[in-house]
Amino acid sequence: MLEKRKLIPVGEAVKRVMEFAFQEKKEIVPLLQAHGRFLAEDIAADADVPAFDRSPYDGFAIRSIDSREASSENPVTFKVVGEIGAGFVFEETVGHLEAVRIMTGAPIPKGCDAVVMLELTHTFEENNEMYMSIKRTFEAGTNISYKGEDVQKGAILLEKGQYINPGAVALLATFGYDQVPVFRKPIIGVIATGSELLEPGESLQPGKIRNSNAYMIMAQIERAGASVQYFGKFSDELDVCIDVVQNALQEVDMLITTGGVSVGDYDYLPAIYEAIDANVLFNKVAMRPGSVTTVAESKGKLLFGLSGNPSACYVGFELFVRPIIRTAFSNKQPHLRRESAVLGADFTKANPFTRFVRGTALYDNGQLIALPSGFDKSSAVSSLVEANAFIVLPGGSRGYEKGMQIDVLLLEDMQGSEWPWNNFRKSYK
Ligand SMILES: Nc1nc2c(c(=O)[nH]1)N[C@H]1C(S)=C(S)[C@@H](COP(=O)(O)OP(=O)(O)OC[C@H]3O[C@@H](n4cnc5c(N)ncnc54)[C@H](O)[C@@H]3O)O[C@H]1N2
Ligand code: MOO
Ligand SMILES: [Mg+2]
Repeated sequence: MLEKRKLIPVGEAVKRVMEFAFQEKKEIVPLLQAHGRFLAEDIAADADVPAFDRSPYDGFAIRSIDSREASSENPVTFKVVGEIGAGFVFEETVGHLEAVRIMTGAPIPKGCDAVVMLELTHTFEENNEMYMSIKRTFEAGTNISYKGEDVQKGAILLEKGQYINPGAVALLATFGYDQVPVFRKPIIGVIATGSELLEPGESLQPGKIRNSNAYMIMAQIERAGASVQYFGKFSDELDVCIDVVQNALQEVDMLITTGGVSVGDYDYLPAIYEAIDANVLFNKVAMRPGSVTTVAESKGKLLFGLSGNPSACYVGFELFVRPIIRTAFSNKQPHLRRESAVLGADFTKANPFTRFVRGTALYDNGQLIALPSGFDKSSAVSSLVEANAFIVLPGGSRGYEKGMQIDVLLLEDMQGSEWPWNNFRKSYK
């Protein structure tokens, strides 16, 4: 018997999934492994940076008052009383008409309040003593990098839930975090279903195709920041699939299946959900591709039934799975980043469903342009390569024309959106 499905809008579907959002536990990783993870604690500065006044240039540290009379007609000469490289401290106090040769990064000697760049000085030796002369005055504070000018003690440097990029790694190192508190990565199980599937290493046979979805999803899981557990591909045999899904669920935090969610004779996911007594959150979404995307919940764990069609599978992951992963990291903007762009091609045929066209968003003369990235069918694989955005075309009775202002969701951005699902720009034509 054909199962009745209730169609719901995409935003509503995402909302239903997000009700099962959870936060991961914390774990400590070495700094070298922190890049790409999400911080599990706020990090505050326990000291000023720099921790001491220092020189931003190679040159001479002086007392600015001694330069007051200097001019090109009247050069002022200083006795060079020492030399100091980065990492060392000049212990004495510098006196009247004395200078210290100083290198970039070295602490300003006591008594000095300005640094003269080497290029602005004339140096010479007399009676085994070093001298330096200048032809202009220098204000107090010239070329001093002050203690705390970069970061002040007590400031919040990084927030819980923040993505650790190379800059964050630098800050963590600066403040002595050789071990970093990050959120544990949720483990996401992947199962591919379909009697037609061969693994990538196998030769093609009549009627068969290679399983691309499982590998694509595993890459998407890693891009989103989670860990993968691959259970393999399974033929469309109901009993086997029930066992596989049930056993896999024990081992993971969430489970993704691909294929078998539509109304075909061998589309067993609805029967599997029933057999394991899972609660189906939705099984029809007003979106293209991916209208058959089904999400269910069993004992608090989510089961994402993504479509077998590669583009639909890809879109389903980014809309529904990615934000759950990012929320597990306490990230405040877990959804895809939304931006407005100019549509770079015509979509004259109206569609009642909201379309997520795989596209390339790029700047052209300061304007974000969104171009479809190729063959635009649910079954397409080739157009996913160039896709860095979904072009969002809300459903309705009108098509879209090149030049219209539309919204895009960015796929390779780390900033994200808090909730992108309100008021997408519709066609006005
Ligand atoms: N009568 C109807 N037929 C279909 C409907 C419908 O509403 N009524 N929906 C269509 C839509 S929309 C989609 S999308 C697909 C969804 O299909 P399933 O999720 O059930 O997936 P399968 O039937 O297993 O496979 C669909 C397609 O994808 C290929 N596939 C499957 N797994 C993989 C994989 N791991 N790697 C690469 N390609 C895969 C498979 O060979 C099929 O070609 O249903 C429409 N039909
Ligand atoms: O779920 Mo299908 O991808 O809408 O084409
Ligand atoms: Mg099917």
